[in-house]
Amino acid sequence: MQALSPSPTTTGTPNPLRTRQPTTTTTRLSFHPSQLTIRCSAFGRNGAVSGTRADWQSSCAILASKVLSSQQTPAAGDGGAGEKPDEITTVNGHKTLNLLPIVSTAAATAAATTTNNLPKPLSLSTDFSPAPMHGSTLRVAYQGVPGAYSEAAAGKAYPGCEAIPCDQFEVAFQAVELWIADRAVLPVENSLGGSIHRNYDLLLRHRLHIVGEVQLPVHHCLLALPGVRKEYLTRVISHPQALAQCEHTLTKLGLNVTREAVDDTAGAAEYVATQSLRDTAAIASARAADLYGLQILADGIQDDSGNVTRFVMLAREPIIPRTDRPFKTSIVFATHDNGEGKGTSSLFKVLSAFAFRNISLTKIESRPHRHRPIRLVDDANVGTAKHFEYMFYVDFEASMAEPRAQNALAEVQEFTSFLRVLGSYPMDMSPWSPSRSDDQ
Ligand SMILES: O=C(O)C(=O)C[C@]1(C(=O)O)C=C[C@@H](O)C=C1
Repeated sequence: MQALSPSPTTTGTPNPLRTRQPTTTTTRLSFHPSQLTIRCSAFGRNGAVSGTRADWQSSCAILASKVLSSQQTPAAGDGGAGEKPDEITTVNGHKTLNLLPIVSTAAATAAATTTNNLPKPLSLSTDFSPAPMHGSTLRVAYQGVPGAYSEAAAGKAYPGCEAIPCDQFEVAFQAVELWIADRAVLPVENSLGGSIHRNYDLLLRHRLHIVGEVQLPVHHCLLALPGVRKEYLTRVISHPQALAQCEHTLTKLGLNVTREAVDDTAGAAEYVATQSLRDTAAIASARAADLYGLQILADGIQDDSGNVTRFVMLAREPIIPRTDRPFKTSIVFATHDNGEGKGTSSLFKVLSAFAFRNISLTKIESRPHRHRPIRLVDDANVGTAKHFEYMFYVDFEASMAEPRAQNALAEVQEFTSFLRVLGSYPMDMSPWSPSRSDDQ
């Protein structure tokens, strides 16, 4: 599978959106319970843990007292005591995208006009110069262009928000860090395609907090220019996840096509429309068909009707964890590489800390340890073992306001050289509905 060059998402109309930097900033809640980064070396020599359980428990005690005393108002969609949208004092000054259904354009010729009116994605080269004050609408960064599933996820997480397209995941992180956006909504896993590894790596590299999750049924369509028939097609382009989610159905449709990966699904649709490609179809949402003037050649082409993508909502500040509704907590850690608790036995011990307290794990993911991907162990008799080193990401079903979660993490800390709480946030408990085309 080859990436298109130049990237279709950069071939739209010129004059990219210029965003501006904040003139002032608002002081936020200064307590950061969900960004507790613990390095054992901070507590003792050579990384040895000294009194770490006590230190952790006192941190947890502070956390618990903050939970009790907090009177914060939840921000829309965070379900917790987050910041209020109207406290934000920066703006990017571009047109509001209100996520209401868009009137269908009939022909591909209309696509260019339609495309011109849509917000352009932020990019790494965007000019982040100062911005004027904005109103109270929450600004939510997502990766892709209008019509992307991530845009729909932003609308589900924060109804009525201003969705801000970004051309890369990294830009969405930066948009929040630089106060251009108030939140980012990013995909982390799909029920068919698996994890979106890039975002796991970025979660570690950046200092944002997970403040919520949203699960979006993903209903894919095969889109082409009006008048194009399936037999004319020689290639199908889309986001790699979308291609993976439709792999078997594409084969079953009997299409003799190459598959090519692009940055996002709606960007693929936009590319087909703006380049007037009659031999290429895009896999994208029905909304993307409307936005870019394409026809739907096949509807619901995901390999499973229960195709769901899980997105996380990110903010500069954590929300205060609560116990009055189901919460999930996401952590990332590296296990000890020396001493007694090494390798798989230490991973087992970490996971046992949850099992003993009846805390369910909902997800575990491992990624290469960026700074130390390989550990060499020399044995004069048999040679050199080359162990891969990992960062483990775990989601568990408990709130950091619960003593059992605090105690579990106190124990986890004893078997880890690095531990960070990425966020403690309300679980998405919305009713289950398999993907339908009118969802997107
Ligand atoms: O390309 C899009 O429309 C996206 O929002 C990205 C993305 C992903 O990264 O997984 C999101 C949901 C779908 O699973 C397919 C693609």
